[in-house]
Amino acid sequence: MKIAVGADHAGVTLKTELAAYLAELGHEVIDVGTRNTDRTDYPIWGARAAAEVSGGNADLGVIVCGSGIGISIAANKVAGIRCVVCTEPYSATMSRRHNDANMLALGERFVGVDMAKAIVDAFLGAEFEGGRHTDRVALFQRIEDGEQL
Ligand SMILES: O=C[C@H](O)[C@H](O)[C@H](O)COP(=O)(O)O
Repeated sequence: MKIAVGADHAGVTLKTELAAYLAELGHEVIDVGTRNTDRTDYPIWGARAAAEVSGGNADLGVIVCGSGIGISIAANKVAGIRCVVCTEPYSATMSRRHNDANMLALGERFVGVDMAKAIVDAFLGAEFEGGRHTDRVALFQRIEDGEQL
């Protein structure tokens, strides 16, 4: 798979670890930055990684900031993005199975490298179940299109 990764200064160390891990697993990694720990603004990197997914250059995205929260909010502002913050693997699994999440956000200040890898494994290893969940996920698009549900 092609996986976009991005992070701010507070997530760049974990992002670098995960980029290497994803490459080891055989994925093509599209790293949108940042590349150092100089203080920067997480919406930039969330939006850039999300654009790769939204535009079809990447299949999925993994983004990191201090908490995972801010960068996920930014990613979710981009059309077609369903980004989830996870601190343990089961949420990551369910976000794929029921919500067809296409981006995972992690907090470097919240999870260690081994837990982050386990969360990534769960995210990549699960598939959207479709069925009754399909119409619900379609409602996300209608909200994006401005419809009042
Ligand atoms: O949700 C926001 C992220 O956790 C940021 O990584 C965090 O706010 C950055 O904080 P600071 O500028 O204090 O390093």
